[in-house]
This record gives sequence, structure tokens and C-alpha cells, in this order.
Amino acid sequence: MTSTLIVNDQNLAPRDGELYLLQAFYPQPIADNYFNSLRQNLAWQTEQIHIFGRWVQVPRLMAWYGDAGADYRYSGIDHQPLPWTRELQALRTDVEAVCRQAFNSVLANLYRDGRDSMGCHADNEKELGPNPLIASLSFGETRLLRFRHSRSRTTLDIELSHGDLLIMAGELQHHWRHELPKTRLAKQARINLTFRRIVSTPTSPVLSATR
Ligand SMILES: O=C(O)CCC(=O)C(=O)O
Ligand SMILES: [Fe+2]
Repeated sequence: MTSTLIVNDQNLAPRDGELYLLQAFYPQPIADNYFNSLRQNLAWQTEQIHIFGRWVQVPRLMAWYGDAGADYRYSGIDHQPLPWTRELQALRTDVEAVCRQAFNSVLANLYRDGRDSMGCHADNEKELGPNPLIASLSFGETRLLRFRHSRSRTTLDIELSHGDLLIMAGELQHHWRHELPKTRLAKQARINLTFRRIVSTPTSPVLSATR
């Protein structure tokens, strides 16, 4: 294993990539504070995607923050990042210490309840580089993240709860896709932050329009 993480956790991916789950990375009172302030203070927006010739609203709210110049294209639209807030900076510092990697951007998603979701995709955009390390923080309602191996169709369900940190690394994005399915069980909101390192500027649409 060639991981550069300082976590000694077991790799949850049975093959073709690395997945580490640090449960309660933030203990509950701290996670509560982050959930409340992120929900209040981030510039949550609805996004439209162009799919089969029409514009459809994505079933969640989103916000994009990062260093100036770390432009990122998602939902078919080129997004200029908003400048880091103080709390996103603090979260970034904590996550960087564990991952031993610098992040220059974060994509925030707000799932208002179990009717909000994210479609199956891989975070394999070329501006993330060949084997991106992506750090994903969850706050609020527990939701299931489902991984699907592209060739074998094996699925792997990971429950993400309040304060958890999930790290995706190695070749994972080449071989596995992931989705956050809708569920009747989730009545409360969930916030997810994925810290990323943008290494090149895109010249063409790079995120699949099917999310
Ligand atoms: O909400 C999640 O846990 C998944 C988010 C995700 O896959 C993404 O932002 O690319
Ligand atoms: Fe993703």
C-alpha cells in the first residue's frame, strides 16, 4: 500500500482504490456547530443541468469555494470559486493535516432531506489529476453513499454520519462510481464538503451531465 495518509485505518475498498472512513472525526458538539454555521453561512444555490435537450434542476443545493483561479466545471457550467470563509479554512486545515495534502477548493452540497440526492458518477475530471485524493466531510443526517465497481458491478455501501471524514484515494475514481441515493428514511438535512485539489484548468465540459 502506497498511501501517504497518516491514518492507519483499514482500506474499505476491496480492490482498485483506497477508501478510509474516520468516524466522528469531529465529535458531536463541534460537528453541531459546523452544521449550523455552514447551513447558515454558505452561499447555497440551486443548479441546473442540461440533459436530453432540457434544463433540469439538480436535487440538492450547492456552493463552490476555493483559491482564486481554481476554476471548476460542474453541471456543465464553469464555476468561479467563492473566497474561503473562516470556517471552511479551519476545516481545510484539519483535513489537510490528516491527508498530508493541500486542497485548493471545496464543493459543498446540501441535501435538504431524503428526496435530495446525487446521481452515480466518478470524480475523474481531468483537472483533478490522475489519482485524486478527495476528502469528504459529512454533517447532519446520516446518508448512505453507494459505490459501484465498473466491471464487476460489486456494490459497497458506506454510511456517512455527522462528523465523519471519508477519504477517497488511489485508483478509486478509475474503477468505482458513487452515488447518494434518495431515501425515505432521511427527514433531516445533510451537508457534505468534498475538498479537492485542482491541478489544471479545463478547456471542455468535464462533469457528466447525468448527476
Ligand atoms: O454527498 C456525498 O457524500 C457525495 C458527494 C460527492 O460525491 C461529490 O461531491 O462528488
Ligand atoms: Fe463524488
